[in-house]
Amino acid sequence: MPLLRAPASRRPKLPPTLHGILALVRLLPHVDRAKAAFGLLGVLAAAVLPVAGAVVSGLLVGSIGATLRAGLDSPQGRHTLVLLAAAGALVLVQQTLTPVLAALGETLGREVDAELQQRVMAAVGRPEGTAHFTDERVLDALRVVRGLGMTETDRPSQAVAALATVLPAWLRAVAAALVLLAFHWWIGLLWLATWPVVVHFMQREYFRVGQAGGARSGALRRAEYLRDLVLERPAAKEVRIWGLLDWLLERFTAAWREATEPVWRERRPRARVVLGSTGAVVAVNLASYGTLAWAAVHHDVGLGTVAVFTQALALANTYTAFDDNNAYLSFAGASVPRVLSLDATLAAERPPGPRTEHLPPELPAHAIAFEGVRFRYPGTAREALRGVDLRIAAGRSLAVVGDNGAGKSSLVKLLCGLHAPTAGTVRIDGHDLTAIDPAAWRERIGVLFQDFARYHLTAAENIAMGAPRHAGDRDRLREAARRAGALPLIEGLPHGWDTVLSPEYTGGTDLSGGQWQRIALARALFAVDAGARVLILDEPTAALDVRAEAEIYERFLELTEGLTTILISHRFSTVRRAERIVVLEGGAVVEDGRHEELMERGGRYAAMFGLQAARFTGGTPAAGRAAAEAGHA
Ligand SMILES: Nc1ncnc2c1ncn2[C@@H]1O[C@H](COP(=O)(O)OP(=O)(O)OP(=O)(O)O)[C@@H](O)[C@H]1O
Repeated sequence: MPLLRAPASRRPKLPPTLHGILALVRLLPHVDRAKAAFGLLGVLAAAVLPVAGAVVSGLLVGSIGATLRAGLDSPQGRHTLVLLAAAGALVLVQQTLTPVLAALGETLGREVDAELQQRVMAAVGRPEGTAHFTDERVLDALRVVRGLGMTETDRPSQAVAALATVLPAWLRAVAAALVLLAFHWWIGLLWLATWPVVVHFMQREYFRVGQAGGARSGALRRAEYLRDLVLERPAAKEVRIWGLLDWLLERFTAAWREATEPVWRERRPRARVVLGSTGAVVAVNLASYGTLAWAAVHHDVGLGTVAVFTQALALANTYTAFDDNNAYLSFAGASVPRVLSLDATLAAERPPGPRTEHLPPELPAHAIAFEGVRFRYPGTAREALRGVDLRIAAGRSLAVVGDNGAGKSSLVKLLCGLHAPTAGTVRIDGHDLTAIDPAAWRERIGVLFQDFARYHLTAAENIAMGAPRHAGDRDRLREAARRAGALPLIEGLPHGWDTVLSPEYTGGTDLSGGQWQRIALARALFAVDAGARVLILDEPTAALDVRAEAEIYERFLELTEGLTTILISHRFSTVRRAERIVVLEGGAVVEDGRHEELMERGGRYAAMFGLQAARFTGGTPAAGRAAAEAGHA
C-alpha cells in the first residue's frame, strides 16, 4: 500500500490553480494577520483607484470645452478644478500604493516560504517511525518540497508577490468591464466573460507545465544524488582515490538530461492554447475599440465619454493572462497544496487507537518480550525477522550476535518503535509497545546506533541531544563524557565544549571515527543519566582503538549496572561480558545462553568465537577457542 495518498477530504474540487491560490491566500493571515489585512485593503484600492481615475479623467476631458467657454470662475470652471484635483490625488495615491503593495507582497512571500518549510519539517519529523524516508513516493514529494519546484522562480514567495499584482489587475478588469456596461451592455458582458475563460485555460496550461517538473522528481533525485557525491564531503575522499570525477560527470549529465529534457519539452504552454486565447482577446478588443470608434465618428458619444471608455478598455486589458505572474501562480498551485497536504498525508499513516502516555517510572521492571515477531521493511519481499521469540529480563545485559544481515539492527529498530512488527508483538512489562506513546517510551531508551548521527553542532550539543531537556546541565554532560571516555578529547578541543564538530564552520573541527563514537556513546549515557532504563549499544566499540575498547569493556558492568542492556557486537571480547547471549541467523534466534554454556555447546557461537580468537592467536579456530578460554582473547 502506498504510504503517500491524498486524504479524501483534501482532494481539490476547484480548478487546481484556483485551489492552490486559495490555499496560498488562506495561509497569509497565519503568517502575519496585520500584513495580510493591509494587503487586502491595498489590493482593493489598487483595483478601484485606476478605474476611478479613468472615470475622473474622462469627465475632466469632457468638461474642458465648457470651461474654456465659461472661464475658470464659472461653476463649470470650479467643477473642472475639482476634477483636476481629484485626478491628481488619485494618481498620487496610486503611485505610492504600487511600490508599497509590491514590497508587502515580497515580505509576505518570504514569510510564506519560511512557514511552508517549517510545516514540512514538522510533517516529516512527526511520524513515529522512519519508514516514510524509504518510500519512493514520499521522497519524490519531499524533493518537490525541498526545491519547491525546479527553479528559484517556482517558489511560493514569487506567487505571493504575484498576487499583489494579479489580484488588483483581475478586480480592476472586472470594475472596468462594469464601466463598459454603461457604454454597451454587450461589450461589458463580453469582457466579463472572455477574461475568466482565457485566464482559466492559460492557468490550466501553466499548471500542467508546473506539474511536469514534479512528475519527474524521482529521476531528478538520482541526478542530484550523483551531483552531490562530487559537491559534498562524505564521498569526497573516494571520489579522488578512485578517480570518479569523470565517471560521475558523465553519469550525472546523462541522468540530468534523461530527467529534465522531457520536462522542459512539457514546460512550454501548447501553441493552440496560447493562440486560441490570444485570438479571443484580439477579437474582443477589435469589437470594443471598433464600436467606440464608430460611435465617436458618428458623434453618438462626446469627447469625455470616449476618454472614459478608452481608458476603461485599456484597464480591462491589464487583466493579463499571459505574463510570468500568472505562471508563478500556477506553479504555486501545483506545489503549495502538495506541501500543505504532506502533514495530513503522513498523519494518516499514524496507527489509530489510544496510547499510554504515563508510564510507571520503573518501566521496564520485569521484561521486554518479543513474541513471534516477524518484520519486513516496507517495499521489500524478504523478511528481516522471521518469528523472533525472546524474553529480555529487566536490569540484565543481553548481547546479540550474528552474521551481517542476520537482523540484529532490525530488532533494535523495532524495540525503539521506529518500525512496527509485521506480525507478532513486542511487549514491555506485558504492554504492547504499539499501545505505548512512543515519546514516553523513548525517554526510557539510551541508544547508540551503528550509524549514529554526527551533528554539525557543538560538542556539548552533540551529547545533550541524548536528553535535550537537560541540555544546560554541564555537570551531567561532563559525567556522561567521562564515562564514555570522551572527556579528555572534549577538553582538548580548541573551544572545549563549545567547539563545533565540523570543519565547515569557523573554529570548528572534525573528529576521527573513534572519537565520534565516544561522543555518540556519551550521548547514549547522557540519556541514561536523564532517566533512561534501557541501554542499546549497536557496535559501540567498532571504531575504538584497542585501549579505548579495553577500557569500555573493563567498565562494561559499571556502565550497564541496573540497566536493561542490549549489546550488538561483532567483538566477542565485549560480547562475552554480557550476562546472556543470543545468536541470530536469518532473522531468527538459533542459540541462547551464557558465554560458557554456548562455548560448551560448540554450535554457531563457539564457531564464531573460535574464528575470531584464532585471528589473534594465529592458530586454528579450535586452538583459538582454547586459548581464548584460557583468557588470551
Ligand atoms: N531500511 C531497510 N530497507 C530494506 N531492507 C533493509 C533495511 N535495513 C536492513 N535491511 C535488510 O534487513 C536485513 C537485516 O538487516 P540488519 O541491519 O538488521 O542486519 P544486521 O544483523 O544488523 O547486520 P550487520 O551485522 O551487517 O549490521 C538485511 O537483509 C538487510 O538487507
